[in-house]
Amino acid sequence: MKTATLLSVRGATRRFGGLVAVNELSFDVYPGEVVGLLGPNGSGKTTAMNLISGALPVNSGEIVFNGKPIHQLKSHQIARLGVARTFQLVKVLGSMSCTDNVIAGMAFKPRPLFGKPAAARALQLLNQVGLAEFANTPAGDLTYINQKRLELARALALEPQILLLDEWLAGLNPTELQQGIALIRQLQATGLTILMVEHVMDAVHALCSRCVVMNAGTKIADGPTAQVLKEPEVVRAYLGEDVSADEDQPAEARHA
Ligand SMILES: Nc1ncnc2c1ncn2[C@@H]1O[C@H](COP(=O)(O)OP(=O)(O)OP(=O)(O)O)[C@@H](O)[C@H]1O
Repeated sequence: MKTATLLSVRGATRRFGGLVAVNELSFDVYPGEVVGLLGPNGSGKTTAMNLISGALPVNSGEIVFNGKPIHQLKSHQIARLGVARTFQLVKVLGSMSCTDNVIAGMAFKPRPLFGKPAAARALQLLNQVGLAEFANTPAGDLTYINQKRLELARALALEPQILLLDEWLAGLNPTELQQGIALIRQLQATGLTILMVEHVMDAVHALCSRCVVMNAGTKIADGPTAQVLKEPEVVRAYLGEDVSADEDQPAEARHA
C-alpha cells in the first residue's frame, strides 16, 4: 500500500488580473521526502509556496495537508498545523536578539512555549543551525548566511511537519553552500519533509530525490530528479525555445 500523502496540491490556480501565475497545479509530497520545486524565473514557484502556506488564497483548486483541506485557512492557522516556511527575501526582526527571533517563531507552535523553556528551546535550535554563539546578538548584525540560518531556526521553532524553503541556498558562497546543504541533510535525517524552491542545481541534485517543474504557471514534469532534468520540455523551459537541437543537454546547463 502506498504511504498517505502529507501534502497534496490539487488543481490549484492563482491569477493576478489577466496573468495566471499558477495554473491547475497538482502534485503530492510524501512524508520524509525532499522535493524540489523548479522552473525558470516567473514560472510560479513562489506563488505556489504562497498558496500552500496561506500567504495568498487560491482562486480555485484545493490544498490538503495531512488529509485536511487547508486552502481556506489563514496562514497562522496553517502554520499551527505544521507548515513552516522561509522567504526568498530574508525576514528577520533586526533589532531583536537571535534568541528572541526564534522565540517569536514559537508563538505559532501547536503548543506554544514561554519563559525559560522557550529560551532553552531557542538555544537548542540556534545550536542546530550553527548560531549558538550569536544567541544574544541583534539579528540585524548577522551576516547574510547567518540571517538565513536564523530564519531556518525560527521556522523550525514551529516544530513543522513540512518545511517550505524558498531559495534558501541562494546567494551563498561555495563553502556556505556546502554548509547549507549539510544542514538541510541533517533536517532530512530527522524525518522532516521538505519542499524547496531552488535554482542552485548542485543543491537540487544533492538533496532532492524528486522534482516538480513548472513553466509559465503550469507543471511540466514531476519525477526523479536526474530523469526530470533531462526531459526535453524541461530543458526547453530553462534554455528557451530555440535550442531544440540541444535536447539532450541537461537543464542545469543553464547554470554552467
Ligand atoms: N503579487 C503579485 N501581483 C502581480 N503579479 C504577481 C504577483 N506575484 C507574482 N506575480 C507574477 O506571477 C508570476 C509568477 O511569479 P512567481 O514569483 O511565483 O515566480 P517564480 O517562479 O517564483 O519566479 P522567481 O524564480 O523569479 O522567484 C510572475 O509573472 C510574477 O510577475
